[in-house]
Amino acid sequence: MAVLGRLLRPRTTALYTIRTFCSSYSTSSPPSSSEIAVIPPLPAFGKITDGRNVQWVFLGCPGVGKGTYASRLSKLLGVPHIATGDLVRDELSSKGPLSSQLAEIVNQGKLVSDEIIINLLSQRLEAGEAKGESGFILDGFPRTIRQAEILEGVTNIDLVINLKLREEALLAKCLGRRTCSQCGGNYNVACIDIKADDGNPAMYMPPLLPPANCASKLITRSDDTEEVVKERLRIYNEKSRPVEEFYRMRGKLLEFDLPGGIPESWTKLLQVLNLDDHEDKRSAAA
Ligand SMILES: Nc1ncnc2c1ncn2[C@@H]1O[C@H](COP(=O)(O)OP(=O)(O)O)[C@@H](O)[C@H]1O
Repeated sequence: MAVLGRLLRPRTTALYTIRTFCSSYSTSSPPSSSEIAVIPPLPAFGKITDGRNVQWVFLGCPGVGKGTYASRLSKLLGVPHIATGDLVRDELSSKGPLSSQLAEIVNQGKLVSDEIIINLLSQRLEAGEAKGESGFILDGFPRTIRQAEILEGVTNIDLVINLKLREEALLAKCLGRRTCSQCGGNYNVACIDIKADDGNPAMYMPPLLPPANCASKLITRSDDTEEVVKERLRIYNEKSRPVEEFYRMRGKLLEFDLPGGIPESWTKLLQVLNLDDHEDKRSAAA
């Protein structure tokens, strides 16, 4: 983490920083297919063997639920959940010098430049480092091959969890997202009920409704409109899908098909990560 914060820190300008990274790291060739590792059974969590906390990444299409599961795991493992989408929205609401430029990009469903996003992430990591944070779960970064190469060049990512959900559920889930403007709680009013056909199993994801005191304060993200979500899905396929292959080639990708709603999916995710016992201990200690 210290290394990541320091190396990602802008020196004179963000462009200079990016140029330094790219010339240093992007020339390294990916491992050949014979070097592809199978993810070993994961060790007892909290700490990785060298004493540092986990450094994990969540990949997946808009609406798949990266924020939900990354946030739960971060609480379980005691590491910060860092979502670059949140960093962008914080910058937007700060009305700083970048905000009008960012608003235009985000509201069209496009990606912010690698330079800007790395700057925002560096600042967040440094602030966390100063508070003694160690490890992280990244959500929404990296989203391009260039971002992945830069990250790979400055730190060791232990595991990349690729969340997957059937295409027809993604749009509905994005359109159903709501946030309480007062407490910041995240909810989803969409009810996904896909009947079994074409060989796929049926899938049911109930809505995650807000408690009564949040119900009248719900807001929708300005980029969660049908047109913009479709564009974000298109851009994911074009720019971010190759990042899955980048990590698959390095033996770090764990594919996880969401089986249904949150309780069912969370239980299965913990089993796959070998963390089910960890949660039992947590709840017993609480
Ligand atoms: N790593 C990134 N690179 C470029 N742009 C990003 C990145 N992370 C977030 N953004 C910008 O912030 C917006 C919102 O991100 P996020 O909340 O992660 O959305 P999503 O629901 O599509 O996963 C994105 O559409 C994009 O404009």
